[in-house]
Amino acid sequence: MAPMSATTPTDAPDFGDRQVIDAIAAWMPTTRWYPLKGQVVDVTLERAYDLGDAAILLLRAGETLLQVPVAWRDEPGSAGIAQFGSRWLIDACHDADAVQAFIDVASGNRAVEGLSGEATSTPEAVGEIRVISGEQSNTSIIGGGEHPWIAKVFRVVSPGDNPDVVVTGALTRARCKPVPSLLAALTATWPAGDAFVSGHLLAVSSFVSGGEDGWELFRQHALATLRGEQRDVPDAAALGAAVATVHKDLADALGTAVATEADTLRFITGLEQRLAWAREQGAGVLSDLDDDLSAAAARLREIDALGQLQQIHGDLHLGQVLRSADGSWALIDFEGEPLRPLHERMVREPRQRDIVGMLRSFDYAAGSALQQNPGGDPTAAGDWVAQRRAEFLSGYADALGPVDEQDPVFSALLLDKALYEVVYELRNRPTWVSVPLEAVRAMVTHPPAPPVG
Ligand SMILES: Nc1ncnc2c1ncn2[C@@H]1O[C@H](COP(=O)(O)OP(=O)(O)O)[C@@H](O)[C@H]1O
Ligand SMILES: O=P(O)(O)O[C@H]1O[C@H](CO)[C@@H](O[C@H]2O[C@H](CO)[C@@H](O)[C@H](O)[C@H]2O)[C@H](O)[C@H]1O
Repeated sequence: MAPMSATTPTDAPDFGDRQVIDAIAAWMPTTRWYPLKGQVVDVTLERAYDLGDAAILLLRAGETLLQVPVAWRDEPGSAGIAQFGSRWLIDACHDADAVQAFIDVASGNRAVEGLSGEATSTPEAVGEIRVISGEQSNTSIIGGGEHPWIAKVFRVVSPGDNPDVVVTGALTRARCKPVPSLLAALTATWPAGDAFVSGHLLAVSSFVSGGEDGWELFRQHALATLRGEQRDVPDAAALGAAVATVHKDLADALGTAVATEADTLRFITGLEQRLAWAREQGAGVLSDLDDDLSAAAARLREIDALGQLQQIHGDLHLGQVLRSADGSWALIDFEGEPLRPLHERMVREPRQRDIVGMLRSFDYAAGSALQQNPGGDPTAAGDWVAQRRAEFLSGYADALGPVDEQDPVFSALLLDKALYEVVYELRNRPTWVSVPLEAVRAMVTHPPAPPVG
């Protein structure tokens, strides 16, 4: 453990003190981002990065390394974790002074042992901050003045490159229009056995002011349709074109490769493992589909060629797109699926993985609208999904070429995504599980016809 600075207030315990760690361990499961809800794990301090009256703590919770920025303050504000004597231990993501300190280090304007920053341009001074506290796996803080930025605090930290930094950085250098620029990033180094490892803690990007959440736009439209109300339909074709542009820029910036036989085999094995993982993790809701899932697993072996591979977004859904004030679509959050190990998220993949992510999301928007409006007509919901799907695919095709929905790779990825979602929902929002579960049921009980010839 790193020694704490002499500026730690004398009437507060050290950041690394066991009672501080215990208080944080008790608080974490109450947060949305905590990934180990319901699990009993030991929480220990791996490393503390000292910024005076604030610190970034890396806590080992079971197998997972979590980032928890904290600070000592006289008042808890809305971010109190625990009181120790006259001092409050707070969640530093909600404290402008602490956030400024983190930004200073990320911008290379302040040196802290074990931390390093890289900036393409210095983010504006923090000013008043706003913390996004919705359905997020990380914590995002909005700051800055005329040129606002958003700083994403990665809650799960792993050694290696976080694609949200590396991929967004490459797209920024390539001047990719549909992706907000990366301004700065923060990296930490910590001991692991006899060596030291590094991983990203924070990414600061330009903020899309007035951006409207794609998920809400489409979900509200689905809801209006079910209620027979008129509402402007968001432009799914333009969204398809934006995704195609990003795919093209990713290919240009980070390269492509035609899949070898070994790549194809690795891909199939990966899908088989994920299917087995989902069946195990989701046994409670998937067991009545046992035979159908076994048949689906067998069909994976029908995949004979993957085609071209490249870096993709990796977790594309409507919650990852914003409609800017000028009507154009912006893609955010290149971190990949939070339940997937970091080293798997930087491997080249078929572009179809992103496409099916978006198609699944249209299904979710209609599923969520039906949940909110249980009297709604499921056929109308199905038609709504089919229309958005067709528009999206035609916009994508116009920009980058057609998508073959009969391709076994496409069907396999669609099922893979829905199974991932079943596990995601069981862990995070159990009342939503029926949305992906019904999609899995439809896919495996009405599988695509085998390829001819
Ligand atoms: N560049 C941006 N401009 C405007 N809003 C953004 C930007 N990046 C993220 N957001 C907002 O922050 C939310 C969370 O960001 P995201 O990167 O998706 O985090 P997470 O990985 O935790 O889901 C998004 O849903 C969006 O509302
Ligand atoms: O945005 P994250 O990187 O945290 O992604 C995770 O959470 C998403 C939910 O917020 C989850 O997406 C699923 O729910 C969406 C509706 O809320 C829906 O539009 C997506 O299609 C569906 O997959 C995502 O899978 C998960 O990785």
